[in-house]
Amino acid sequence: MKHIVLTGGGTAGHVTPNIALIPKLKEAGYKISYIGSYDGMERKLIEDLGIPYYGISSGKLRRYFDPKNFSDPFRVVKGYFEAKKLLKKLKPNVVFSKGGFVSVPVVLAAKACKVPALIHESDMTPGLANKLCIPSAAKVCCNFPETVKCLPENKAVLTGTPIRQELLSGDAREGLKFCGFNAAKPVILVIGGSLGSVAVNNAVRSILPELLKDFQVIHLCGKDKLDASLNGTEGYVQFEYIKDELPDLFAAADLIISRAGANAICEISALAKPNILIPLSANASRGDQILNARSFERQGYSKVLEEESVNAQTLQSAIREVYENRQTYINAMKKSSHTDSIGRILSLIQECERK
Ligand SMILES: CC(=O)N[C@H]1[C@@H](OP(=O)(O)OP(=O)(O)OC[C@H]2O[C@@H](n3ccc(=O)[nH]c3=O)[C@H](O)[C@@H]2O)O[C@H](CO)[C@@H](O)[C@@H]1O
Repeated sequence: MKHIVLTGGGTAGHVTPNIALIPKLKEAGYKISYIGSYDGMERKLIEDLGIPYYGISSGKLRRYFDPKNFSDPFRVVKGYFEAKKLLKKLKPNVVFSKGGFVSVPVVLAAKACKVPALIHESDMTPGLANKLCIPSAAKVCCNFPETVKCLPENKAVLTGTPIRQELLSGDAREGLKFCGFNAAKPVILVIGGSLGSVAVNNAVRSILPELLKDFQVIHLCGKDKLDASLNGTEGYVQFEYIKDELPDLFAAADLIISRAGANAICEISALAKPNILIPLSANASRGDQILNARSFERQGYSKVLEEESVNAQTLQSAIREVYENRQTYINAMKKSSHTDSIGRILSLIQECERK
């Protein structure tokens, strides 16, 4: 039986594409194992699926000063030796990495153990973790056509991003029922990225009384970001993170307000949901979400509000504009061509794996 090791973690965006691949990998007869960090959010997401999970030591590699910069390199080195030991034991034919810092020692260890590794970059420009992995990777899959030119020619493959297929078959009525909503008012779904976003949460909550006159609001606000004072507000529900019901909530949504993480925006456009993107500011990141969002805006899929310009007034007028012109946005998204990302990646895996 062929054996694949999946890796990736830190935020859900480095895990959900792996989850999207799992049904097809099983169908193709693969035994699947996962290497992630000891205590990252990937652990529960993967263990809940019954996939054997192996934790390794992991640290963040930063380009800015932080006291942890002194201890984290040691954790990464420890993780490398742990990953090497695991790969020798598991003897996989291939490794597939969705990125995030925990994936760096795994991909480097795969190279040392002569196991071909494929890596996937969802953002327009490669992040630091993937940059470190590129020299050790057999192939680099990417999501945006613009990314190909940043990658070695013999390694770059435009595959798109694998999307969990169950997201495409949600039931709007079930979504409304789950939230205790009715069909009288349209629904806004707010997604602040897999960890939530204080900026998005505050902006939405600041205009809530106004919003609730015309809409019902489902708010995925992130871990530890619930606002107890809003419990019981008619037409408003908040959740830290939603797993099983996400397809139904997506189906129930008439408009989505979201961070511009690569996975969330690919899911939103595949579902052709009118949306407002509030990308993570360049002050808090390398600015990848801004590039993701602007690319979607250029294609007519999204309205973009930069974090610095979000306030009650700009958000309200963006909601009004997108809702009024929703059909134009829907048409643009429906026209876009969708690659069969899961099938494309599966055939690349089969091409590269150790026979
Ligand atoms: C802060 C940060 O580092 N963000 C990065 C992170 O985003 P992050 O992981 O936050 O966001 P993404 O949008 O890429 O992915 C989030 C995933 O979580 C899922 N989801 C979210 C909320 C919820 O309640 N339930 C749920 O299942 C979404 O459907 C999606 O599949 O990785 C992305 C992909 O490399 C990057 O583009 C982002 O810049």
